[in-house]
Amino acid sequence: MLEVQHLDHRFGGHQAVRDVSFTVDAGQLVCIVGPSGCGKSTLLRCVAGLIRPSSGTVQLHGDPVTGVPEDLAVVFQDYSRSLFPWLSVASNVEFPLRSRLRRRERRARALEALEAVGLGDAARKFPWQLSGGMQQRVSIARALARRPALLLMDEPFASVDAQTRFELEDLLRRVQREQGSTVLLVTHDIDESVYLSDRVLVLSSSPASIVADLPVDLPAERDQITTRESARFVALRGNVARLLRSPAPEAAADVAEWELAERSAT
Ligand SMILES: Nc1ncnc2c1ncn2[C@@H]1O[C@H](COP(=O)(O)OP(=O)(O)OP(=O)(O)O)[C@@H](O)[C@H]1O
Repeated sequence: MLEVQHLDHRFGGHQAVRDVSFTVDAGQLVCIVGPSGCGKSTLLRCVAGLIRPSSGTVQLHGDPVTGVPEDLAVVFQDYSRSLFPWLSVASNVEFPLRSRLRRRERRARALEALEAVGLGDAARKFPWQLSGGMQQRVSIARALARRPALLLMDEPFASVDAQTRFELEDLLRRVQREQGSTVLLVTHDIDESVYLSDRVLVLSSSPASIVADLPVDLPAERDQITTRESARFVALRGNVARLLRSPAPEAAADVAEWELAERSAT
């Protein structure tokens, strides 16, 4: 569904992204994890068509991305600046659909998306009447209501407390599986990247380049306590942490060796 090839981005003389290539298949949830300031958001913005890469290509369904594609939605970290305070929750969710659907259909789509994120009762409220976690759920509902082919998320749970973060992670996994959505999510949280995803793309420090592309072979049914306690989760988390600490090209080879050693030990 998504193919990124040899993507480079420079801000003036500063190189933010260097020669990044990867693909995402339909129905996958892929996390991009990298050190603070390495260029994660820049990479995501290039994929979203929000900024034009200095070189390289981004293709969605085989078509080059040159502006924000119609069937792509983005959820940002800062929910407080993403929602219109003067519009009701339902109207916020409907807003991106206003040029595409009639009023009745828009409202039905918005209510369905709000139900999916557990906010069916909050449709008539205003964003400022909701908690931070609820506001971020509204942002997710707004993205889902568009039924995007690809959902991009930039640190979507970084501004909420730990308990709410766990709830939102489970909500995302449930909705993603129910709707068969394709998701590319940026995070700096190693545990979150492993817990959420089918694959983790590990980035180097600035300029961002791909250090490893790790499959996450955890069972599809995940639980915040038992999954995080499992030996496989702990091993995967350790591998990602090692890659982030020593982002030399040989680190990926090291991980292949660690994986082999772990498997032969079990
Ligand atoms: N519009 C811009 N103009 C100039 N430099 C920029 C711009 N946006 C980002 N940068 C620089 O590019 C580099 C990568 O920034 P980016 O925001 O992509 O990193 P990040 O990994 O998402 O950071 P964080 O983990 O802090 O969210 C940084 O050095 C940043 O200062």
